Amino acid sequence: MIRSRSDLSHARRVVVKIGSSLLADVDHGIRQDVIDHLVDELQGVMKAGMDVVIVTSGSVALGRVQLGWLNRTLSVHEKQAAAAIGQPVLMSAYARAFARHGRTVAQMLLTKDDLRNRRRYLNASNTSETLFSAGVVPIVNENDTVVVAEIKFGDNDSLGALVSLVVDADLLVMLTDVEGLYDKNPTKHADAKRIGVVEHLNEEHVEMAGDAGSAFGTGGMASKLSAARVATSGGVSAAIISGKESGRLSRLLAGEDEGTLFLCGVDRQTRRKHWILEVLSPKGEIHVDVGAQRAIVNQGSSLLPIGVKDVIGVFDKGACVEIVGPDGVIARGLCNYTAEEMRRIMGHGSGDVAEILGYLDFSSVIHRDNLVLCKEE
Ligand SMILES: Nc1ncnc2c1ncn2[C@@H]1O[C@H](COP(=O)(O)OP(=O)(O)O)[C@@H](O)[C@H]1O
Ligand SMILES: N[C@@H](CCC(=O)OP(=O)(O)O)C(=O)O
Repeated sequence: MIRSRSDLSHARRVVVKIGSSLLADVDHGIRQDVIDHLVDELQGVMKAGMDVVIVTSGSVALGRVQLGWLNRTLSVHEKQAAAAIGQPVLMSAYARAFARHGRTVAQMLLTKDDLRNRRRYLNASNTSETLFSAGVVPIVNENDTVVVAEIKFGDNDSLGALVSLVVDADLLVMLTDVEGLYDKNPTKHADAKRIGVVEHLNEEHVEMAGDAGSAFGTGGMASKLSAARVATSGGVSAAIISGKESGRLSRLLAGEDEGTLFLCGVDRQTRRKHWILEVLSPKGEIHVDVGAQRAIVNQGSSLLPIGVKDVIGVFDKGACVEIVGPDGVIARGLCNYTAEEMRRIMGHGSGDVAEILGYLDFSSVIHRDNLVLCKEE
């Protein structure tokens, strides 16, 4: 958990959100130079062992430049059309930049609705894990052609915050055209002062934040603060730094006084366990044998299908269930399979699951990170 700037060097997974104001130029469109420099820096970060996800804006801005739709307000459908035109331009710029380092990129277009749906959330999470293991960089943007509100309000900051929870990141970094949060809008007030570290994000900070100051920015500082709130309350620290010059991300990750860092009060695991135990209501029961009970209670293991004896109730993938051992309820957890799938795979070895179901989503039934012992807290 990140408690101060010096902890940033221990981050193992970081989501980097890049705003339109950095990526698009009214005269020339995509700023390949900016992307190249950023990618060079990210390559160094990945070489040091960190996983990186990019959340990129810019599709609408690039589409506007391409079509010459610059000096007028666009309708929502025109923005969606612009996004459809700009998105492949963005992706090819990232692909080109990473190819110089021999790295492959992957496009993930998401909507916030996708991430509110537990099954889709898990799918997005598994896809990104698979990409990390293959050394590929996931590049996320909002699926603008199917959403309305987000494209209107320019909400990739909050998409970045949700993505940081989906991929279980330690840190969300929002790169923009200012050096962090200032006590007032720095593009309008020359005497504005940067805030270095925010321990508790509160109304006072929100009052400091104004609108976007650039031609292409949409959310302004206010949307970054609300994203920082989502991330930090989910156990992920957040930072706002300038993406105008390269080297700043590396400085931030080295613990130097760069941008604004928002600390989170509690680590993700504790928050998650509290949520599973106290907030979710169980939708069913999974009865396990004595060996599975011992593995879960004494050895800190995940629950595997081989130890499951019975399944009670009807529940969907990702539902909260009670784990019942020979002596009664021992734990709660989020089940990776539906009740119906569970009945088919219970008692079988993990190696048989793919053959029984025709696919293998997870080798465990409940992963240890999603499992809380009833007497743990
Ligand atoms: N208190 C503040 N501190 C820093 N920037 C602020 C503040 N209030 C408003 N802003 C404006 O927010 C802008 C960044 O938001 P935005 O243009 O939407 O960026 P992006 O495209 O990177 O998401 C800055 O350029 C600045 O004009
Ligand atoms: N999905 C939109 C994001 C718009 C947006 O949030 O912009 P920004 O305020 O620059 O991060 C796009 O790619 O244009």
